[in-house]
Amino acid sequence: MTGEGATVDEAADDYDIAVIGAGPAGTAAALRARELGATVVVLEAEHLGGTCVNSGCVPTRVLAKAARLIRDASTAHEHGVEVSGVGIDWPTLVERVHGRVDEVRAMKREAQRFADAGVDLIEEGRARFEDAHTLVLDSGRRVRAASILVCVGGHSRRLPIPGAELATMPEEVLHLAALPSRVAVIGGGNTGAQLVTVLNAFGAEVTLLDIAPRILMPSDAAIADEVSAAFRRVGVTVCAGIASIDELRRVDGDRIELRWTDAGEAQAERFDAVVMAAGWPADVDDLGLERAGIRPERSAIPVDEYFRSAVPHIYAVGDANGRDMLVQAAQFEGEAAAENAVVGANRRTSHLLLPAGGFTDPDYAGVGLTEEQARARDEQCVVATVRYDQLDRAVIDDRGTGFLKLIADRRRSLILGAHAVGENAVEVIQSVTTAMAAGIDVATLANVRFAYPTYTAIVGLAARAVLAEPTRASELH
Ligand SMILES: Cc1cc2nc3c(=O)[nH]c(=O)nc-3n(C[C@H](O)[C@H](O)[C@H](O)COP(=O)(O)OP(=O)(O)OC[C@H]3O[C@@H](n4cnc5c(N)ncnc54)[C@H](O)[C@@H]3O)c2cc1C
Ligand SMILES: NC(=O)c1ccc[n+]([C@@H]2O[C@H](COP(=O)([O-])OP(=O)(O)OC[C@H]3O[C@@H](n4cnc5c(N)ncnc54)[C@H](O)[C@@H]3O)[C@@H](O)[C@H]2O)c1
Repeated sequence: MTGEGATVDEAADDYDIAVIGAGPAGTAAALRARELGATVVVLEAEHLGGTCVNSGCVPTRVLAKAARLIRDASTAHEHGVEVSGVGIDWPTLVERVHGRVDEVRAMKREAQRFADAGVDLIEEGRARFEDAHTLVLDSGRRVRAASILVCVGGHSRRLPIPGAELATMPEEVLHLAALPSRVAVIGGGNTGAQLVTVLNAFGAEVTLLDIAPRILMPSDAAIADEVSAAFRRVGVTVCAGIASIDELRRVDGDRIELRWTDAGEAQAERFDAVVMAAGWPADVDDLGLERAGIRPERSAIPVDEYFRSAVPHIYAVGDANGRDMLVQAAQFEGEAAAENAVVGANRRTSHLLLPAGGFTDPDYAGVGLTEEQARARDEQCVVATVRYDQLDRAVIDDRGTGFLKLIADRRRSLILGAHAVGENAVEVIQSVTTAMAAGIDVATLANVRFAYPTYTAIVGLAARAVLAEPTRASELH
């Protein structure tokens, strides 16, 4: 089967490597494969740069910046700075988001980098498998390759419930004609949590609903607790552990009634908008995977540790394999899969050292094992937490909410994980990641000099706190 309206041409372009998708995964994979001497083609259906630049990280980060400006402008008088008329000019902000996206796209210059490297780029619609070595584009053009790297990313999930079409998907928030006064956000993952901060800062009354027992489930439990508490302090209603979202109905002309079940009780409330951030399945439904002999599982392509699918010359990288759906994972996986495909390497990537975080207020971030995971491996791992209100810089800036938790093995030789909530938490966690990557022990980290007064200095405080934890008898043997 080919795309709608396609005319099938039996001739095909032949390559060593075909990469489907030019997001972070596909771009990194294609450039690395070419660097290793392969002939490479990239097939992109929409925008170069993928989700991250066009509808994910970059637009979200612009909104997060505006949310911070609102917060800072609203509290400026506490610093003796007079600011009046603080508010959001929504059309101007939307225009700014598009402008920043364009700037980042122009800076990334994927098309030019592909051309300079000698990677062919074909933008003739979606690619679909015809067989395990052949792809057909919407245009009808065929591409054959010895190895195929599937880097198709994912899309936001519309829940299969009545009225779901009334929901605003995260990438559609920018299409709202005006900011909603009352909004429900379904899903407290990274996307939903960030949108809660943004919409709250922009003046909306926000209700956050999640079927998971807590928001930000993959993060350390302390992060979820701290961010939930921060949300509640600014008036957000946080309802985690609900039984189900049941229905959306149009009422009062342009409002939406959202129905859900919580603790056996039916609930219904009216909102101006309902944002659905309830998951991110890979874009695998329309790929013709069955013709290549691949069966998706849980809306993603299952792969082994070398990113090989069940068909060894077909790899799945980035959001397409449903593992760590982050830019920093996609890029490393792309490079590793390219090396494995081109030179038969057996490269893996360490997912333990994958820092990640979100731009809520306050920020949160983590790397490595959560406390729960570390304790499951060794109950006697050493855990210490330093609160932001013990950090000079945070007190100076009046940003005393939050903490850094450091987890080390029982001998304090290895840092197993770090988790933070607070101003600049993502950058703080990045410093710990560098230390973990260098394999330094806690005593060495405690001796690192941190510039004063910085947020990163909390890393030194936490390292010293880990060293100060009482030694258990079992550690002495
Ligand atoms: C709102 C939001 C905010 C985010 N913020 C962050 C963040 O701050 N930090 C972070 O690390 N991650 C963030 N992410 C996640 C990040 O965007 C993804 O993990 C990353 O983009 C995955 O890269 P990828 O290359 O696998 O897929 P994508 O970036 O989705 O790229 C896939 C590409 O494949 C193309 N494609 C799909 N199907 C076909 C086909 N059949 N034929 C041809 N082309 C096709 C698509 O058009 C797309 O260009 C965010 C995600 C969202 C939704
Ligand atoms: N800052 C970042 O790094 C960043 C930002 C956004 C997204 N991302 C990545 O993109 C991917 C997608 O993130 P996401 O937040 O869109 O999806 P997600 O799958 O991570 O989170 C979805 C949330 O929706 C909840 N949910 C699912 N079904 C529900 C239902 N029926 N009713 C109520 N709640 C329901 C889940 O429990 C979960 O908390 C993730 O891997 C994420 O890490 C990263």
